[in-house]
Order: sequence, then C-alpha cells, then structure tokens
Amino acid sequence: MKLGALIGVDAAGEQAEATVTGCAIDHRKVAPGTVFGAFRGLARNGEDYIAGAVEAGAVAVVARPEASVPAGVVHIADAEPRRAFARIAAKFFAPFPGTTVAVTGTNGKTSTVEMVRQLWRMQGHHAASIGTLGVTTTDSEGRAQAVSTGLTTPDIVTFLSNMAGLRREGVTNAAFEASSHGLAQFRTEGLPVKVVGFTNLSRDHLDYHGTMEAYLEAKLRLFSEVVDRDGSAVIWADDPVSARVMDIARERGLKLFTVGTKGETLRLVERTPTQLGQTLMIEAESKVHKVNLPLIGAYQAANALVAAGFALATGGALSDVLGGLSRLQPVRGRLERAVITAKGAPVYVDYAHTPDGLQAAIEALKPHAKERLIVVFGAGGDRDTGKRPEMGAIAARMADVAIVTDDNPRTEDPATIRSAIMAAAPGAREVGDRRTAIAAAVAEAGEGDVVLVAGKGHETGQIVGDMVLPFDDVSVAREVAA
Ligand SMILES: CC(=O)N[C@H]1[C@@H](OP(=O)(O)OP(=O)(O)OC[C@H]2O[C@@H](n3ccc(=O)[nH]c3=O)[C@H](O)[C@@H]2O)O[C@H](CO)[C@@H](O)[C@@H]1O[C@H](C)C(=O)N[C@@H](C)C(=O)N[C@H](CCC(=O)O)C(=O)O
Ligand SMILES: Nc1ncnc2c1ncn2[C@@H]1O[C@H](COP(=O)(O)OP(=O)(O)OP(=O)(O)O)[C@@H](O)[C@H]1O
Ligand SMILES: N[C@H](CCC[C@H](N)C(=O)O)C(=O)O
Ligand SMILES: [Mg+2]
Repeated sequence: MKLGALIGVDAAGEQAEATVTGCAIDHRKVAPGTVFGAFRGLARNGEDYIAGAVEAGAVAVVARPEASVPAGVVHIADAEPRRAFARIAAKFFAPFPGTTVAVTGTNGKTSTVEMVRQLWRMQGHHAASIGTLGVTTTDSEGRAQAVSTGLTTPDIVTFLSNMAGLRREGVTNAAFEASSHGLAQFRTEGLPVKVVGFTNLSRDHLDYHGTMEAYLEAKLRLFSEVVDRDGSAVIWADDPVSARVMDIARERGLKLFTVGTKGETLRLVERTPTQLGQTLMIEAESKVHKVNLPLIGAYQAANALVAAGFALATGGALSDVLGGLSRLQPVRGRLERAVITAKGAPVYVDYAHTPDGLQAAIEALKPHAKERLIVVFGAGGDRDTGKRPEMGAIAARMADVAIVTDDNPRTEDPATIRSAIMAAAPGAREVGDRRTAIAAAVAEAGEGDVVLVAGKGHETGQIVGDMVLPFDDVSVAREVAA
C-alpha cells in the first residue's frame, strides 16, 4: 500500500508514492517502509525513539504535534497519537472479520467473549474470541484452541494483525475483551465494532486509573467512541452504573439490549441452583422461557445472559440463542472443578482477583457446600494495592476457613502483600507458598466441604520477580489431592 493511499495524498506530500510495509509502536520492530507510532508511556517516552525508528527505515511517524521528526519523514501530527495510529493501522491491516464485537467491565469479560464465541459457533458461524485466554478459535475437530498473547488486550499492532489473520482464516465473527488499560491506551480499535457490551463495575486497577470515576470513564469510551454509530449495546442492567452506560449508549444512537433482573431484552425472573448448574427462568418477547444452564453461580448466569444478548444483537434467533445456553461448555479457570478429594470435597479453581470477583466466587460455591467453604487466595504484586484489605475482609467474613497465600508477587515482597490482606482478615491463616497452601486446604477439607482456590484461574505460571515459574492451580490441586 502507498503512503498516499493510507493517510491521504496531501498529508503524505512528497512521500505519497512510498510503499508502506508495516506498522509498529516499538522502534525495535521498525523495518524499511514502516509507519511508527511514537507514544508517551508510563515507563518510556516513545518520542525518544523516533530518531532510531527513522534510522531503521520508518516512512512516517505518528506523534504529538510538539514531537520532533527528522526532515524527509512524514510527521502525522495528532494530539492523541495513539488514536490516530489505531485508525491508520486499521486501514493498513484491513479487512477484518465482518462481525466484530467487544465487551468491557471489571469482571466477566473473558467469560462473556468465550460464551459468545460458543453461541456463534452453535449457530454455524466461523467464530473466534480475543482476550485473557489468548486468541481462541476452533480446530478441525471442533475443539477450542487458544494461542496466548500475554495481555488481555495486546498492543494495537498485535491486536489488528491478529484480527486480520482471523479473517484470512475464514473467521466471520470475532468477540474481543476491551480492558480499561486497552481502552485508555487505544489498544483495541480502529476497526468497525458492531456491538459493545458492559458487564459490571467494581474496584480494580486503581493503581493505573487513580479513581473509580477515571476507571469508569475509560470503559465508557467503548460506548461513546469505539462502537459504530449504527451499532448496538448489550448492557447488564443490574449494576449501579448500568443506567449511566445506557445513557451514553442512547446518546450514541445505539440499539439497546438490556439483560438481568432489571433487563428488558432478557429479564431474569428466577434462578435456582442445581447440583451441576442452575435453572434460569428468562422473560423475553413476552414469554417466560426455562433454560438449564450447565454452569454454577449467579455470576456465570450473568455472563451467559450478556453473551446471549450479543448473540441476539448479531442476528441470532431467540429460540436458538436460549437453546445454546443449555449447551455452553465451562470457561477455563472460571469455577472449574479441578478434583474431588479422597474425602469427597470438590476443589474449584477460579480467576477471582478483585474484591467483587472473590465475593461472587464464594457466593457461587456457598449453595454447594453442605459444611464449610475453605478459600485459598492472595493478591497480585505491582497492581492496585487497595484491593488487598478488601479481599481479606470478604474472605474472612464469607468463608469458613481463609488461607492467605501468594498470587503473582511480581517485583513486590510477597510477605508485604500477604500482610496487607491478613491485616483485614481476622482468623485467616497465612501460608506463603501456594502449593503448600493448596495442600493445607485439601488436607483440611472433609466430606461436605468445598475448597475454592482463587486468583489465578487458567494461568500456567507464577510471576516472581521477572521470572515466570510453572504453576497451574488445577494441576497442583490434583497433585496434592492424589
Ligand atoms: C501499564 C500498561 O498497560 N502498560 C502497557 C503499555 O505501556 P506504555 O504505553 O506505558 O509503554 P512504555 O513501556 O512506557 O513505552 C512507551 C512507548 O515506547 C515504545 N518503546 C519502548 C522501548 C523501546 O526501546 N522502544 C520503544 O519504541 C513502546 O513500544 C511504547 O509504545 O503498552 C505496552 C505495549 O503495548 C504494554 O506492554 C504495557 O503493558 C504492561 C506490560 C502491563 O503489564 N500491562 C497490564 C497492566 C495490562 O495492560 N493489563 C490489562 C489487564 C486488564 C484486565 O483485563 O483486567 C490488559 O489489557 O492486559
Ligand atoms: N459477572 C460477574 N460478576 C461478578 N464477578 C464476576 C463476574 N464474572 C466473573 N466474575 C469473577 O471474575 C473472575 C474473572 O472472570 P473473567 O475472567 O471472565 O473476567 P475478566 O473481566 O475477563 O477479568 P480480567 O480483567 O482479568 O481480564 C471470575 O473468575 C469470577 O470470580
Ligand atoms: N488482568 C488482571 C489479572 C490479574 C490476575 C492475578 N493473578 C494477578 O496477578 O493479580 C491484571 O493484570 O490485573
Ligand atoms: Mg479477562
């Protein structure tokens, strides 16, 4: 593609005929013909690498007007260079899957995009999802196949090239997670997005956003700016901020699909836990429908309803979509039953790593514990520190036995993280080593008890310093129970 075609002949000037070979936001990935995005980040200032990028062959640089770009190279000046770059890169990488949708919210994004992918597949679409579990597609045998990207929303170049790659593989429908970091950094946009969704808002990532208001603002941009103007919004209606999300969606002219006990499209009338799942009574199109959801916990019902909203908003018929819910497969690391101990206690692994998530996971398992609920959890290092005491208080209050252990300490001292949790968790036990902690919970559990190992879900490594040590809660639970 010629630079003139990509950014306009006037903007490209003398370089209009230059061939664009790629897009990069890291100067180490620049090759001759690359458009380089120079962004000011938290750790580095990308503008410091402009000279290096030009030396490596960049034909154009997207940067703030104040940035200095050597003569002879096109300076695409924009006060918000990340957004300008996303638009240019999307034009470069297009085409994308014809139906692309996105979900945001503190908890439930991964679960929702995975369920949307499954529902689409049941309707015969060639479907994929992008998020914390990586890029998930279906292999020729019909099995889900995930390729990890490292982050929930990878950088914009990886994101757009993955999306374009999915289209080349024949994927027609793609659902992606829009994390608040991703939204704040314009990491997942530029391409057409037909439907956007909201799950819930609670405390997380205040280390990055500072305040709950700023955190919400980052999420709202999905509805006010990222989604197509003639698009739709699927909104979990039971959250305290749902009304605000709906207002923004209406302002943008989106068609609303609201779900939940206060929802209008899919109204949850009744929810009854069963041994291996739950029965949902859902009012839709003026009738009440019964759905046997094969997943436990109110939170999974909520995510399933949001996913159903997406399936409806992208053209699914109500009966097919509700029928699909009864055939949903579990999402990895979300209330996943790892093992049943010799004494008969089930051990569940869940990715709860926020106060609200921990509460939701405990509430989900409570009806399944005839005797005690034993929870093993910790909190990640180099992340929002304020959530630590909140998680400690929830575990101490709601679980019968709480064991505080290490999550991913990253560069922090694990003992400091644990003590911040312990300070708010009277009666909790502290066992730093995660394997020993899981073993202690398993040894403690008797018949009628349930064990919850929270925080790491599907993760297969424990981040200690800058090393990732192999660690998988599901495997460890099986090993210590054997
Ligand atoms: C806080 C955060 O989100 N940081 C991400 C962000 O960094 P940044 O923009 O601040 O970048 P920076 O490192 O300061 O560098 C600035 C610019 O200089 C460039 N650079 C830098 C060095 C160099 O030699 N040459 C060069 O060109 C960089 O490519 C970058 O464009 O952009 C980087 C490149 O895309 C990401 O790798 C990095 O993720 C870090 C590793 C991270 O840990 N992110 C976590 C917090 C995150 O994003 N998590 C959310 C999860 C949210 C959820 O699901 O709950 C996620 O979406 O995964
Ligand atoms: N709708 C919900 N309401 C409350 N808690 C939830 C909900 N959905 C999920 N959770 C909790 O959050 C955990 C993570 O779920 P999931 O991975 O789907 O969320 P996410 O938004 O993708 O998280 P992340 O921000 O880490 O990407 C679950 O294991 C569960 O404990
Ligand atoms: N997307 C979340 C994942 C947290 C997972 C938890 N195990 C931790 O390390 O804190 C984050 O980056 O905050
Ligand atoms: Mg996720």
